[in-house]
Amino acid sequence: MATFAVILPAAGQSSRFQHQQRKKPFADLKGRAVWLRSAEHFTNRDDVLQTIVVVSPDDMEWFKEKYTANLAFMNVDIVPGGDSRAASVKNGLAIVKPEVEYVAVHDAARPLLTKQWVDQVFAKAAETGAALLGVPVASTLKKVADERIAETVSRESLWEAQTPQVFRRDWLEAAYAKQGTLEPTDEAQLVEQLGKPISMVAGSSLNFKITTADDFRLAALALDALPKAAGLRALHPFEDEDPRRI
Ligand SMILES: Nc1ccn([C@@H]2O[C@H](COP(=O)(O)OP(=O)(O)OP(=O)(O)O)[C@@H](O)[C@H]2O)c(=O)n1
Ligand SMILES: C[C@](O)(CO)[C@H](O)COP(=O)(O)O
Repeated sequence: MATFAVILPAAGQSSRFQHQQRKKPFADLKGRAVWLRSAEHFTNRDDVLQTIVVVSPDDMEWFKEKYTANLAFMNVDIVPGGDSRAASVKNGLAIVKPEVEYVAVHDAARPLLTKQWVDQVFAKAAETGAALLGVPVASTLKKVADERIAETVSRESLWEAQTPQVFRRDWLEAAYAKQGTLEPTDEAQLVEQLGKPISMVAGSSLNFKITTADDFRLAALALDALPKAAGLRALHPFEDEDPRRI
């Protein structure tokens, strides 16, 4: 069985999230914090040997105090974040256990996953070395300058990258060694610099990232959609219902 560590970056400033008094990974999403809901998809998996949450140093003391029981019960490690996403993930990578073969990075701000989607992207990464979830771009894309359309960008072959993004550990470590001045917005961009094959696994628009207050409201509604699918799985455990087919 391939073994995985999961890094959950939760150390951003949530500057685009103007809705809650809390940063978005810590906002209460229908009874549980967003980061907890994201972590829960991994902490009970037999193939996940380690789960690491990355928290801003400014939030660290408060976070540890508030979530001591959760961190212990779920066996989640915690490291301080950095000034960029890449720095935060690198801090998590630095404590990955020696026996772990693959590293998955999943935005703490993406709580809406299903077991099937995680299974699929984990399996693809174990097969090819690297894989991530994504969805084809469905809308027309415009480049805008000074509030005016400058051009229409063809959406042909364009996909919106999501997470989990899953890599052979040695590939991700080699990618960071070659980071240079690149400030990537996702981990795949780093590994692309190695020229390694990275597979795109068709996911669902339900696995969206909570960035704004509207996303948070949508996530509360979408939660009700996902459990029904999960419920169907519970009723028919061998017919792994895929919400994309509802
Ligand atoms: N220095 C950083 C920046 C981002 N992230 C994490 O990366 C994920 C995706 O980043 P994003 O959605 O941009 O979160 P924020 O950076 O907090 O959002 P904003 O850009 O609105 O401040 C989030 O879980 C965020 O906490 C991180 O761990 N460390
Ligand atoms: C990793 C990611 O979710 C892929 O779309 C996205 O790049 C994260 O961006 P953020 O600015 O760190 O939210």
